[in-house]
Amino acid sequence: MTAPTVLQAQQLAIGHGRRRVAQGLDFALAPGEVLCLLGANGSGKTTLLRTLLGLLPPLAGTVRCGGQDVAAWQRAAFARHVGYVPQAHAGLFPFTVQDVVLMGRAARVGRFAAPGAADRQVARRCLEMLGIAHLHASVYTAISGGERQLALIARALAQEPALLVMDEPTASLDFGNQIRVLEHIERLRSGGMAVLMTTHQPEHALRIADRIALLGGGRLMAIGTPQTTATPAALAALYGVSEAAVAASLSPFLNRMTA
Ligand SMILES: Nc1ncnc2c1ncn2[C@@H]1O[C@H](COP(=O)(O)OP(=O)(O)OP(=O)(O)O)[C@@H](O)[C@H]1O
Repeated sequence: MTAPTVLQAQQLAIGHGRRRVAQGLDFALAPGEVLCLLGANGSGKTTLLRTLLGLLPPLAGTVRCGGQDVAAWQRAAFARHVGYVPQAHAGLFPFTVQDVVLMGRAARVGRFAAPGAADRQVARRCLEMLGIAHLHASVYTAISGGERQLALIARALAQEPALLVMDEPTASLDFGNQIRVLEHIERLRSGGMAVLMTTHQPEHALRIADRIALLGGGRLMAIGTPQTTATPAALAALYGVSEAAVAASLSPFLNRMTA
C-alpha cells in the first residue's frame, strides 16, 4: 500500500507565460508532514507555491491535491482543503482584523450565508492562538507588517485546512513571534495537518522540517531529511556563498542536528 499524499507534483514545470522558472519537479507531501522550501531570491519559491495552489497554470506536468488534479477542484471545496498564507501585503480595504480572520470561514459557511456564533468563536480562538486577540477590532490596514502576518496566519487556521501553504510566514516577525509561529506549526503537525512553507532562514527549516527541499538552478537540487539536504556544501551551492560561511552561520543548528 502506498502512503497517502495530501499534495503531489509530478514532472512539474513552473513559470510565467512562456518563461520557465523551474522544471522536472517531483515531490509529494504526506499528512502531518512539514516540508520547508529553501532557495535564493528569485529561484521560484512563490511561483511554485502559486502553481501548487492552482493560481498559476503548470507549464508542464501535474499537481494533484487529495488525489485530484488541482485544476479540477471547485474553488470553494479547495479553500476548505487548503489554507494559504501569502507574504503579508498592505491590504486595500479597511476590514477589521476579526473580519479578515472570519474570511477564512467563508468557504465553510457558504457563499451567501453570514458567519454564525460558532464561526466567530473559531476566529476568536485563532486570534488568541496567534497572540493577537487584542487586535480583533483594529483595522487591518492600520496595523504593523508583523501583525498583518499573524492575522493572515490566523485567517488560514480559521479555514481548518488539511494542508497549509505558507510563503515566508516568519518574515517581518519579531524574534518572539518567529518562535511562536514555529511552535504553532509544530502543534499543527501533531494534529495531522500537512505544512508546506518557504523560508529564507535555514535555521528555521532545520528546527521544524521533516523534509527540506532546495530549489535552485531551475530544479529541485535536493529533497530529503534535514540531515541529508541542508548540509553546508548544499546550502553553499544554493545561496552562492562559501561552505565556511554557511558553517559559521549555522554551526549551532547543524551541531544540534547531529547531536
Ligand atoms: N508576475 C510575474 N511575471 C513574470 N515573471 C515573474 C512574475 N513573478 C515573478 N516572476 C519571475 O519569476 C522568477 C521567480 O520569482 P519568485 O517570486 O517565484 O521567486 P522567489 O524564490 O519566491 O523569490 P524571493 O525569495 O525573492 O521572494 C523571478 O525571476 C521573477 O522575476
